[in-house]
Amino acid sequence: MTEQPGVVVTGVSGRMGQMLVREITASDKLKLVGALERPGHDWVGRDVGAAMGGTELGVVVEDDPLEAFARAQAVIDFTAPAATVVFAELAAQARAVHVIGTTGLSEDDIAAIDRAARHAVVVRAGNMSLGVNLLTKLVKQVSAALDADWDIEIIEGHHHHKVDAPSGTALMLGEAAAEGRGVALDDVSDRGRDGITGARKRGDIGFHAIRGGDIVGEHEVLFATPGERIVLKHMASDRALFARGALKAALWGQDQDPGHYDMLDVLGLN
Ligand SMILES: NC(=O)c1ccc[n+]([C@@H]2O[C@H](COP(=O)([O-])OP(=O)(O)OC[C@H]3O[C@@H](n4cnc5c(N)ncnc54)[C@H](O)[C@@H]3O)[C@@H](O)[C@H]2O)c1
Ligand SMILES: O=C(O)C1=N[C@H](C(=O)O)CCC1
Repeated sequence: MTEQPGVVVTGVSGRMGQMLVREITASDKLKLVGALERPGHDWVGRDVGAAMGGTELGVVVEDDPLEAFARAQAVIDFTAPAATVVFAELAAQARAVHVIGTTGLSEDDIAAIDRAARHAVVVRAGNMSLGVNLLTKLVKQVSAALDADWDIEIIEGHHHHKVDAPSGTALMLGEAAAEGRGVALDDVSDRGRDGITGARKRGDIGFHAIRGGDIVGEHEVLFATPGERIVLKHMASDRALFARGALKAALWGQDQDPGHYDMLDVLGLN
């Protein structure tokens, strides 16, 4: 592994982008070698530390991913689907590990990322925390132990700026529940009921999204049958835990063969 792999953070002015810069500059295992924002953003051309309201870090925010990725061993990317698909191809060309936290990706987006992962390491997860990834294992186990007499509902809550629903985490938990039950999530997913919906269909997995204030991320998986309920819940109160997971993935990826990995691989939970 290169000593202190160099990282480019994309979407650097965003909630996660700034958190990543703080975690990387506090780390003795990785170093910040680039900070990227979209063309036209008023941070472009400024030192990223100063733009964040702190001391200068000697890294100027830029808007050309090709140039930035050429000096990176890892790209940590929490932006938006359209940007992430472009970054996947460019990171693969630069043979940089691409850590993707972006959610709301379509099937086509994921297929494009799969193509990039033939040439380089990609680690992608809708949630980078240890707690949520462990929860997916528990959900799969509980779901496998119960039959469809138990209704499964996934309730998630996030801050009022979030643009996608269900959250990436809710979809990970839904996939885990469906896998445990031996069904395809697409066949049983029931999202956001409204109006005269009819009675609940046996075997469906329901999704519900709350958006409000500054909720960092809360996820609840409810297993309900007449007479009893099981609730498995995760509450995040600090975005730093997502950033720390991403840093761990960037380091882990340095020693892997090309491929599309997730946080269960990174955490050794697969
Ligand atoms: N996987 C996880 O653990 C996890 C945790 C938190 C957030 N997220 C996801 O990360 C993404 C970002 O979340 P956020 O709260 O930081 O959002 P945000 O809106 O605060 O930040 C996104 C940033 O990306 C930038 N951006 C968009 N297009 C770009 C481009 N083409 N080039 C460079 N920069 C570009 C925006 O300007 C913005 O600064 C969302 O999809 C969110 O769901 C994932
Ligand atoms: O703030 C967000 O946006 C988050 N997105 C991820 C998701 O969609 O699950 C993880 C939690 C925070």
